[in-house]
Amino acid sequence: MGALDIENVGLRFRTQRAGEVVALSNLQMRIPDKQFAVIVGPSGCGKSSLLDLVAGLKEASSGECRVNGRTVSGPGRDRGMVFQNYSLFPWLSVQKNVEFGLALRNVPMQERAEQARHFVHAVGLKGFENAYPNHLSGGMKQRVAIARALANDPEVLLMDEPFGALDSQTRAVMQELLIDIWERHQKTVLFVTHDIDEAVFLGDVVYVMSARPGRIVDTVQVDLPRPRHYDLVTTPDFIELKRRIQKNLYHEVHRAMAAADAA
Ligand SMILES: Nc1ncnc2c1ncn2[C@@H]1O[C@H](COP(=O)(O)OP(=O)(O)OP(=O)(O)O)[C@@H](O)[C@H]1O
Repeated sequence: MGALDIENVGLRFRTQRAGEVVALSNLQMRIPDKQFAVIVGPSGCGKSSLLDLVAGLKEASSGECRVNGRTVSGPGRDRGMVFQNYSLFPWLSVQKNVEFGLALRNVPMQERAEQARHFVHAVGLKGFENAYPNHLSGGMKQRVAIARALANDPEVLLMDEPFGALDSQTRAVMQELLIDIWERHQKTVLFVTHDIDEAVFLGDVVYVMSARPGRIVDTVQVDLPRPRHYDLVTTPDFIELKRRIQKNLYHEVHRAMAAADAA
């Protein structure tokens, strides 16, 4: 049993234009406890759909997802999600955004304020507790989203291109921050990205998905030493892993484009 088991998962949609769309087919993954797993794949291969299934926001057409042996049947606080578009509440301060999930669970006011403050500081936002999201940069908003997810103490953190909208310098800073937080809090992470450097830099393992219907075409173990810092990206071992992923991904992107042309 893994912390996260994706067992023969299939996902189909009915659409008016294209009839039945098979997004995922017989997907099989076993992610051990506290592993940092990354998924890369061509656009439209079903990466976001997979995260939605694990989050309980979509229902599988076949197979099932399990979190520490429990079958997913809807959203739950054992899974925290961080999206690309921040999804913060604009009318709440940083502190209140991070407190939100704790308030829903009726955690007493003082305790939730302390816990939220702890995570706001952990993501480097000390002094911004009373700021509102529209006064924050993209990187800062994403720090709040990470703090909010962690404050609920999930068993699994699901991250859907969380740094996709950030400029490259902010992105590098956020990757180092995430690695640091992950090393301290030891969560199981399932992280989706288009960026191969990001995948290798962050992951213990990188899954390469095929063009739709999405399945795993390569599983790349990333045995690079931790703690990781950004100078790692120029080392021969890093470049070799990147080359392997790039080769498979390139092939799948071409397949996806050929399928789109034929449709
Ligand atoms: N509600 C829906 N109805 C019909 N088709 C859908 C629906 N949601 C997703 N799809 C289709 O399922 C496939 C997988 O979509 P998904 O968004 O999961 O892919 P993705 O790999 O995350 O894409 P991207 O990398 O571009 O974000 C796509 O072909 C998409 O068009």
